[in-house]
Amino acid sequence: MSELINAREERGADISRGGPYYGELIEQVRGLMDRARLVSPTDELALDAIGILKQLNDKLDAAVVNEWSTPTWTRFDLPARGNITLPPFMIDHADSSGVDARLTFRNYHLGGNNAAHGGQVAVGFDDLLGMAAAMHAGSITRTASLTVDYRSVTPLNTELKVRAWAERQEGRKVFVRATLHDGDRLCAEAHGLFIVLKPGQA
Ligand SMILES: CCCCCCCCCCCCCCCC(=O)SCCNC(=O)CCNC(=O)[C@H](O)C(C)(C)COP(=O)(O)OP(=O)(O)OC[C@H]1O[C@@H](n2cnc3c(N)ncnc32)[C@H](O)[C@@H]1OP(=O)(O)O
Repeated sequence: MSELINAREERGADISRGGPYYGELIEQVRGLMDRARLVSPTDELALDAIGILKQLNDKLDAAVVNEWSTPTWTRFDLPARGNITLPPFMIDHADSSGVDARLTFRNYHLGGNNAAHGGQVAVGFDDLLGMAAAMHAGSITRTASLTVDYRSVTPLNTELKVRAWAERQEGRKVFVRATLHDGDRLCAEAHGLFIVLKPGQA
């Protein structure tokens, strides 16, 4: 984790971006998303919520910045860097040999039958494989190919373990693998190809 923060700080990353309440703000938004996934509101509740959310969105509009200025590039101290589009994970260890993380799919990530949506599992793998590739290559990479094998059901609201690592690098090509476990049980595994971007590559 500290190696990850150091690697980012060397590139000017600032873990105070967004301020001391940013993590709790994102947690409240995640709580909203969890409820929105399962709520079946009365008309009165729906109208009430719409009014509150409209007001809130108007307030937040005043603080919207471009993608490179958001805290989600730099907040390695927060679950999933505070990025609400990712399932929340905490990094336990990250260096050139690989990334170990604890990840929890929540109600928002429901596919069906109390299990995580397969696409959400792929989202988690994509980010953590990208991190493993970047730590290995010492440079930001982009997903060229990602394959996920779903081995058993992935539960919600359970802390799961992810291990992601680079198997080898050939020039700009970083070949990566990852596993997702619930205790000893393998839920899913992935392999992918990430490409180191050329300077200035769009
Ligand atoms: C720094 C330290 C701290 C870091 C701490 C950072 C932490 C922060 C973590 C954030 C983690 C975010 C992780 C999410 C990452 C996304 O989700 S990225 C978004 C999804 N991906 C995309 O949109 C990619 C779209 N595709 C492209 O942009 C381009 O096709 C690519 C992937 C950049 C490659 O294009 P290119 O640069 O022109 O390279 P190209 O010459 O085509 O290919 C290079 C080589 O790869 C091969 N290749 C390319 N694509 C494929 C393929 N699909 N299958 C097989 N081979 C392929 C080519 O054949 C070629 O092989 P060689 O001829 O060299 O042997």
